[in-house]
Amino acid sequence: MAGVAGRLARLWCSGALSSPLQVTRFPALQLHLCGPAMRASQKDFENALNQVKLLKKDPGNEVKLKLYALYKQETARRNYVDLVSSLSASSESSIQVTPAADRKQPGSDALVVTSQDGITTITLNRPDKKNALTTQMYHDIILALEAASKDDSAITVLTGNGDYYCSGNDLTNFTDIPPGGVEEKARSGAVLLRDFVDCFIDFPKPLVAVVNGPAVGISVTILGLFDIVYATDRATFHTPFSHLGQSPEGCSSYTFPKIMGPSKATEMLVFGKKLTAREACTQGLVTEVFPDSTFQKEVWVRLKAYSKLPPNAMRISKQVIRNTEKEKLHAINAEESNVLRERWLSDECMNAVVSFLSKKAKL
Ligand SMILES: CCCCC/C=C/CC(=O)SCCNC(=O)CCNC(=O)[C@H](O)C(C)(C)COP(=O)(O)OP(=O)(O)OC[C@H]1O[C@@H](n2cnc3c(N)ncnc32)[C@H](O)[C@@H]1OP(=O)(O)O
Repeated sequence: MAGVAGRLARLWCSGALSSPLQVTRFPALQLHLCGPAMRASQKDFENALNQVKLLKKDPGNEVKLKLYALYKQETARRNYVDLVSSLSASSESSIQVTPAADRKQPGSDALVVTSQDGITTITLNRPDKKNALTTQMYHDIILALEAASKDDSAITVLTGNGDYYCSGNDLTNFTDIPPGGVEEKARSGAVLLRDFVDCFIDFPKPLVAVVNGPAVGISVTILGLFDIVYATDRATFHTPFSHLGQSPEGCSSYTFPKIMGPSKATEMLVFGKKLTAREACTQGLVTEVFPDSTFQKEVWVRLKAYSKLPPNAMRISKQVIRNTEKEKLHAINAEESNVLRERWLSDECMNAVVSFLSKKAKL
């Protein structure tokens, strides 16, 4: 048996995975085991491992995504147990370990919103994951933009913490498959994508991207909906949609050809050409590029000066510039989201995601 399932099987045999599994639509692995009382014995588990090794038929991408999700859960559980063990070892320790169930939902620290000097700043804060966007983060960004549209600030900024601006959609989002299966996952993903992009289309105040490092995927495409894009000279702009079996979103199918011409837009959106910050500036996607050594200082001095301008005048001027396109942008967003929903169900996309995840898990 080849592929991810085979590599998982080898991993189980090596003892790196030791959890009972609940794998639906994979009859050879049907161990319905939810709580400790229902856990499979070690023997049952070893039998399942042997069955996996004997499978001749590839279980398919949906099952592989589930296997990856279970593998991640198990890894997280093991890390938790290891951490608790190391804490228990030093019984003098004053560290309090909060049970996982009582902690904030994952993703809640992944977005930091601050307001100062007339500027509301929304910072993507998952530097160890290159600020990849989790499902929770899409929801949180929508809420943050709604709040920023009504607060006292004159300008709103989106930026990233760490060496990356954002690595786009978190590809592990694909492993969180609801009971309705991958079709339901694709449907709800398309609704969330549409809502997310709509917020950028409708945002009423000057919206500035402070691109502190490389940008990938959706974090690049929505730049066409920002009013200003400042970038460090270390930034790159990459939309590898074809490589991922996906298609453009964030209204980029319309804004990119408009900004840079259809041929340059095709190089980026169809062939996945990665642009340097200077190239992106020449093509009109980026407003201005700054040396990395002075990027933060120069940009924030500039933005603080702009934020002192009369806020109502800025808001109204933005609306005059942008409002004529709004209806069109909403229609384009709806269409792109529908097309992407279909793409997410394609073998091309599933294979690309499974390939990324198996490399990541070193399977
Ligand atoms: C509501 C749904 C809307 C969906 C909208 C659709 C959007 C489409 C897109 O956004 S497509 C773009 C998707 N993104 C990518 O394909 C990027 C994938 N990541 C990479 O290629 C690389 O990680 C990198 C080039 C961004 C950085 O490479 P580098 O070698 O410098 O660093 P690592 O690979 O070691 O990354 C560090 C850890 O971060 C994890 N990670 C990075 N990006 C993502 C991501 N997009 N999804 C999931 N995880 C990501 C990476 O796996 C490392 O994790 P680890 O430490 O646990 O191994």
